Amino acid sequence: MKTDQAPILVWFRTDLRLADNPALTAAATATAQDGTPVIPVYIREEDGGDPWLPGGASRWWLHGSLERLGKALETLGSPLVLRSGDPATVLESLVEETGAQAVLCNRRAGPSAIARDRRVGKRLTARGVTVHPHNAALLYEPGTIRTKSDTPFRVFTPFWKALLSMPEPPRPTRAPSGLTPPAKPVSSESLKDWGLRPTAPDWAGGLRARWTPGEEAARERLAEFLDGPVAVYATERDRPDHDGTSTLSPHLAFGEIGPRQIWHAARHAAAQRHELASGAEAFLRELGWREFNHHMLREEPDLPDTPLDARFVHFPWRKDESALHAWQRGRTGYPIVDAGMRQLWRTGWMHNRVRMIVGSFLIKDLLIPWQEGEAWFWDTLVDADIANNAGNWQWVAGCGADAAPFFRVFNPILQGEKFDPEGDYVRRFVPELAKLPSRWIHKPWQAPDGVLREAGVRLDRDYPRPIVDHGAARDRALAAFGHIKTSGD
Ligand SMILES: Cc1cc2nc3c(=O)[nH]c(=O)nc-3n(C[C@H](O)[C@H](O)[C@H](O)COP(=O)(O)OP(=O)(O)OC[C@H]3O[C@@H](n4cnc5c(N)ncnc54)[C@H](O)[C@@H]3O)c2cc1C
Repeated sequence: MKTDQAPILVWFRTDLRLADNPALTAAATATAQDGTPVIPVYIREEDGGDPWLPGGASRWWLHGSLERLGKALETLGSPLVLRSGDPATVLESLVEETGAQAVLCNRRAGPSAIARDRRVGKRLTARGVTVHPHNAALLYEPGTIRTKSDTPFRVFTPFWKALLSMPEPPRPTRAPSGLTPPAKPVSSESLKDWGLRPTAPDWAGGLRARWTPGEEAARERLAEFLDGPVAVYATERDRPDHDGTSTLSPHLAFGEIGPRQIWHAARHAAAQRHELASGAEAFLRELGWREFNHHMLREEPDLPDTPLDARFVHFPWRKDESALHAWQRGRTGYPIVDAGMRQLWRTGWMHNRVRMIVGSFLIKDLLIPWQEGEAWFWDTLVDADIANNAGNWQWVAGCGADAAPFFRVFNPILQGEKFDPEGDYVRRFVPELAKLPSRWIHKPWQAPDGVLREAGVRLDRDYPRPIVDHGAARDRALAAFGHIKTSGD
């Protein structure tokens, strides 16, 4: 095998897997054909003014994901090279050091990532190096699903119908069986030195207890979910007390599994066992929302910062640090909101129904800008995803594409009673209310004194009273909305 050939750099980003990784597959094909060496690289981007660098929980996940990817690549024969800095500069110096002829990568979502890719492309092409980005993160490339009048979809259902009428997404490719390493080893930084995991204080105990990052864990979780739980997904997905969803979102956010793998595996499972079919379709429809948000972000690069509905630019938001803090810490006095925010803080994840409830509470009951919620989620979610986070926050606020109308204000008591009827979810994350009977668990301040005493709940001392009265807050939100409606029209 010749190893004096110019190597290919495979630049990993949010595609931390070996299977169904088009950039890696292309490089592995070259290895298999003529022994071209392959150098896998991950670049830690330090700053560069990008407001959407990974938050705390994502950094924790990234460490585990890179650790596992590193081991897997080592087994294939070509170790992962870790470097820090501006990607264009780092890749230029790697080209210089190794004589690489090409850089292969998979596209990343987000306006700063796209701008960065353009810069990298320009600088490397000027040196005669080929740069080839692929699609690993989506079922279809953004821009390929459009309305009949060739405009982007703004409403989900027709987008989903159009997606379903496309040719099936390509079948996922297998992980390569081996890679040729470069003739001379390439120096790498040490993952341990990157400080991605917290030490003092070490706040990640709950994350460690809950999650196993990496491609293998993602594959196992998908298999487990499709082996049974998916059957009741359509009816259970809104129940935070039942853990009825796939919890694949962090694996998807880091690209440890790709949507095409999920798509084909779910369709295959449904074809084998008909009782899974309706659950599998409902599950894929949610993956369709992910696709919708990502396609929209490509068309609307300001989505993470600016409301799509321009009237909301002048919305009379409130600045209230103490209410924001109570929301972040799960001390609002509304048990379903507090359970969700504490689930997020403890495990880096929150059930989708509860994300909608806490989002509505922040935006409508507290009148705090959705961007504050988006930023907090960005820092604390292990599945933080720029398109899904921005798209969903705008959706909850009523200013995004196909959004819930602003005047639909979730009542946190009724939502709790409907989706956590026995209060089991609240009991899990708000232990100071654990002994309250279900009848009062979503409204402890209305419980008779004797009930509270028996349950050992001292309001104000163990658990706060509501920081706002929902009825009054709802009226205030509608008045604020009425104001922009009239002033913006
Ligand atoms: C305010 C708010 C912020 C959110 N921020 C994020 C985020 O940063 N990252 C993120 O991945 N999701 C986000 N979501 C969407 C959703 O809550 C999560 O994707 C879902 O809870 C993940 O759990 P799961 O993997 O068990 O989902 P499942 O129900 O098993 O769904 C499978 C997959 O479909 C996708 N999906 C499911 N629901 C949605 C949705 N509403 N929008 C887009 N894609 C969806 C996800 O990739 C998910 O992993 C947010 C939702 C809200 C209301």
